[in-house]
Amino acid sequence: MLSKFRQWLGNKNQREVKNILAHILPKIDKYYKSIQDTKALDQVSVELRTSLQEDSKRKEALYLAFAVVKEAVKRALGITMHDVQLIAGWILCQGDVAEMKTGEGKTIVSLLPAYWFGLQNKGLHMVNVNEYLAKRDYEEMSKVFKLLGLSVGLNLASMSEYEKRTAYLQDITYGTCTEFGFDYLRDHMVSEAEHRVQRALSFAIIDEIDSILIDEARTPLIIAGTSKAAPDLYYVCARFVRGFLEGRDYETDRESNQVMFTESAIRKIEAAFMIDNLYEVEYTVIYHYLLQSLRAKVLMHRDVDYMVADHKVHIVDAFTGRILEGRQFSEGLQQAIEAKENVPLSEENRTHATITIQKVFSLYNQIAGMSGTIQTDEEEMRRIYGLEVVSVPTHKPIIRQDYEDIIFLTKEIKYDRVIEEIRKRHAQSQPVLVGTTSVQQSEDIANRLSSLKVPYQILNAKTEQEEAKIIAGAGLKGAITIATNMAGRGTDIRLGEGVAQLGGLHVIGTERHESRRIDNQLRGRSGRQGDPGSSQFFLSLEDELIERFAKDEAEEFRESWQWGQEGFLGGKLQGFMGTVQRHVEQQLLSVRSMVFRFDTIIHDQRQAFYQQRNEVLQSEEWPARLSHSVVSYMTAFIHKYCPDHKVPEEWDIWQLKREFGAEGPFLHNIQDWQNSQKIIDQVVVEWTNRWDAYIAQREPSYWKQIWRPSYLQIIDRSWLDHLESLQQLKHGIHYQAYAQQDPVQAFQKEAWRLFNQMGDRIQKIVARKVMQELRDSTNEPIQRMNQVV
Ligand SMILES: Nc1ncnc2c1ncn2[C@@H]1O[C@H](COP(=O)(O)OP(=O)(O)OP(=O)(O)O)[C@@H](O)[C@H]1O
Repeated sequence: MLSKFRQWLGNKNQREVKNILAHILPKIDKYYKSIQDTKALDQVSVELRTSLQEDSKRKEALYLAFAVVKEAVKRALGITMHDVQLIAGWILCQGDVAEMKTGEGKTIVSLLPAYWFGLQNKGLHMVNVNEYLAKRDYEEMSKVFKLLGLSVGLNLASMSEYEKRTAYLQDITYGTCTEFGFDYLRDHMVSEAEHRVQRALSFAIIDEIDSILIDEARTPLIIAGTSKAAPDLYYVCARFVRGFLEGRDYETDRESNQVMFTESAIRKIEAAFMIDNLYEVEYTVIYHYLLQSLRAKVLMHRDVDYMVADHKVHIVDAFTGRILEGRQFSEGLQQAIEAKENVPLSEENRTHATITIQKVFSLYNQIAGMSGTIQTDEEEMRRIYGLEVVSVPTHKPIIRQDYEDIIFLTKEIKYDRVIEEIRKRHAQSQPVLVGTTSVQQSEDIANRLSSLKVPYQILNAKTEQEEAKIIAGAGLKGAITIATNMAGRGTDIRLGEGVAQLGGLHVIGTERHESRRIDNQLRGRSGRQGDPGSSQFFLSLEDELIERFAKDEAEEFRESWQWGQEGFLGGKLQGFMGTVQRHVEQQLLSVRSMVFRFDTIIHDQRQAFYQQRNEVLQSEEWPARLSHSVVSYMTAFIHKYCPDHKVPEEWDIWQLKREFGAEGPFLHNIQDWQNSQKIIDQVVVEWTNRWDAYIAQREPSYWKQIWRPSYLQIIDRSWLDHLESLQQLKHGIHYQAYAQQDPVQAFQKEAWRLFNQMGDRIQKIVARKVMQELRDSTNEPIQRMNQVV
């Protein structure tokens, strides 16, 4: 059944491509021929902007737009776009995902939808995975947009508010997914609407969409505020766990990446910190600090998970090999690592705003994306994001030779063989790219080569500054480039003179990644645009993936096979490696689905909150808004203590007066305690009279100057508290699974209850503040509760 379905999908995919080829491309071509003599392509853009306004002309306008871009690319870059590139561009304009094999020229393809959406005066965001690529594409592609008369901007993390706003005002804005997301969050934290930098989010073209929507999905963007960590305690805890031993003091669950103290360690801690029971609530903080220190010691590895530079700890992203700029490990883990590394502690972050990358892109009216490696996750794209994936055939057949994996018994033997292979290829002057999974691993290989006096260049998070130079040299004769995943996606290694004759670039993978897509990205640095090239993975039974997820199974292979210094090629072992990798992919998928489901609930709340906040920011109706808060506050109390479903004799009037406290005067004149609506009416009249008198004394500017900032402060603080409650709720909710409850449903119910509570709390604080102000201004003697009763 399933295979039939796949077949149908396959056919549908082919049908779509054939349809574009047969019916769309000829029309584009007609326009293409007709504009050959047109000098000013920017003039065509002006006309297109107008035709776009009329629905009846849009289709033809789109054909013309493609033709114009094709011509501009030829004039500006000297490149003639292939038909398959036009097909991919067409797919993107429909809001789908185009899968084009690595090296097929997606950067140029993206110009087609960028131009089309850019003409629509709403702003298009070209989303890259990192700033290096954003900057590279911006610089290179600006030449084309200039000819076309479209404005282009670049949005970088280091830019000022003014520079960013200018970048966002252009027809097309290049930038990274994280920065677009951070700007969105920051725009919802401003105290003046003029400080916002983005326009309404309209269109986004996402390059490497699998990296952005799938790999990035695990770490949300967090804007953190500053609250000083307790430095001493972190240092004490770091020192304390330093001597802890696995088995004796702690246990590790490698698969889920968790650590826990043993009972004997707990007793040690209790004795050292002189406490009776570490599990008591009052010791939660110590327990948390200790656990984070233990995680820092056991699970977080220098030059793998993080790097230390300039006395700071930087996160290294496993998927891209790059430093995650501006991000920190959360919940005190950052400080625990800093204490372990003995560098100054950064300020502990209190989440001020957070969003996941997936949700950032759900805010756009239309998105489209492309990748060389998305087919394996087609189902996820459709189910979670509602995006269809269409595979585009290659321009020329891929002739890269992907050799079978070689699997060795130990890492040591594997690395020996990797070095041998590098030297063998190097002796023939063939350029080699060695892919590693961490900075540490890249340095290990580099050291081995150094000791053999073999020249190489190294690309990892430490040499990021020289990235462009290293890449430019990586395809030259005799080049050896050792790289982390930084030389994965997007990196365009061009072959030097005579390299094609030597077999092109040879890629060596030294470990399988957590997903096949990342492996394929690495292979895809070679064999681009029909070039020759080859790739091979060298693996061992001691590799990280095996150690973490398949230790027992690997043991069987270790014992029952005849291992020597030579490895085994492909076969059953390669199958085993593949199975482990798919198992990991599945596990990651279920984590993502869970994160996504939780996040959808938080996202709905964030949207509701941001909408309210925007209203506050732009409000001109301050007196009415404030008065409304007071009236709602009072009404809620009256309903609470004088509910309609009870007879007046049962009403708790005493408690009502008590709750009103200082506001007693509003209830003072009420004689008839029989009808709650009448009570409300009377209170409202009383309030309105006094409020009107108060308003009359104030200048119109008073409200915006005094009330807006206080109001914003109140709602922002409440939101912050709410975010923290949600965080705690999420931690706690997993236990619900034991009680046979769906944790997400339980979370949803409770999260909305908390959200409503936040609304009530805001109203209460505002109402009280308003009433207080009114009292202060009239200098009325405060009526004490007992005077009222
Ligand atoms: N139509 C074309 N004719 C000739 N060269 C082209 C054409 N289109 C793109 N190129 C070149 O092909 C190379 C690869 O392009 P690009 O880096 O955009 O590929 P990609 O599909 O984005 O690869 P990856 O999947 O690795 O990111 C570049 O050097 C580019 O200039």
